Amino acid sequence: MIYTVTMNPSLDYVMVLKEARLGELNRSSREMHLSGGKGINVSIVLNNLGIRSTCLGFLAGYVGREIERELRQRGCHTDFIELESGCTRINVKVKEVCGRESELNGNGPEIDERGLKRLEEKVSALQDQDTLILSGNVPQGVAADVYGRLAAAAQGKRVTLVVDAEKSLLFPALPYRPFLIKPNLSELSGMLGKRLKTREELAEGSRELQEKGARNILVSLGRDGAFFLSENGEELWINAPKGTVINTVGSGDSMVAGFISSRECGKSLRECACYAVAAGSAGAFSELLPERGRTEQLYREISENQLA
Ligand SMILES: Nc1ncnc2c1ncn2[C@@H]1O[C@H](COP(=O)(O)OP(=O)(O)OP(=O)(O)O)[C@@H](O)[C@H]1O
Ligand SMILES: O=P(O)(O)OC[C@@]1(O)O[C@H](CO)[C@@H](O)[C@@H]1O
Repeated sequence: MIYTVTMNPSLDYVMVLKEARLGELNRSSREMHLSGGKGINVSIVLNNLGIRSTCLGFLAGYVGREIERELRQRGCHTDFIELESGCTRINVKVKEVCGRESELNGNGPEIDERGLKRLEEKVSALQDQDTLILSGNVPQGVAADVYGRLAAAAQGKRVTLVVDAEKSLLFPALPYRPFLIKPNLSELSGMLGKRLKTREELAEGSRELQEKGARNILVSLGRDGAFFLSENGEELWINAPKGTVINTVGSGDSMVAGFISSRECGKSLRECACYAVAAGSAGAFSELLPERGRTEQLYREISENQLA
């Protein structure tokens, strides 16, 4: 089974505006409520791609209940821990007609040590061949070594570990040799403490992260696609397909889901990386998270160029 962990889920409130102006009354022309948070997005996309997973993490209050209801309605399996106080955050995503996207992400409810222990127990119960995906931010007050703790809880079994998080959360998990990490360019630069300007610098930076413990590294590059460095030392630059961009929120999560779904189907690392880019772009080209049909279509396009 694949388990996604979302420490800090969110209800994404998407507001479509002609133009957003700070300090003024802004009225939207359309709104959407979507269950979100990075791990949850990964589970939703896996579900869209026909792969089962279980959502772990924390939910609280009426927002938490709505997220759980919506996920179950979609057919996603959930095993969240319900917090006794506080409320799961509502993240506001503002989309303007010019294509600019702005995000206002909340801090989220407090998680106490008892809650963290309960999550550790769930992770300790994972079995050989399971996959554990740790994605996204944590609320303030949760120590940055939390992903290290969860990775440690899964140790001793043959669990495939995936971490998609910024430096302070990722680094404590690196000694547990994650199978896959997926930084974007700015996260990768932050991890290495330097700006990466050329392709060679980016590849060199990825190799540095491999020395620190990451096995496979997929660096997402937005409209420029991705760079993939495999555990066998293979390097691959994958161009993103061309298309009309509608919504890039969650495209990084779609990549993680694409990679892992392809691996579940027994594909090579190279094919997984290309499928990841296809899922990321399929997400960017649609209003909602990507569906299987569009992902497969873009994968055929990408693989004609990359895997010939
Ligand atoms: N303009 C675009 N055109 C085509 N594909 C895109 C575009 N923007 C994003 N993508 C696809 O989505 C993938 C992930 O994008 P990006 O690098 O922005 O991830 P991210 O920063 O982790 O995203 P997020 O945090 O919003 O989930 C890219 O590798 C690419 O496949
Ligand atoms: O605050 P975090 O955890 O870094 O990011 C949360 C978030 O922006 O990430 C997802 C898109 O990747 C959204 O569904 C959600 O609102």
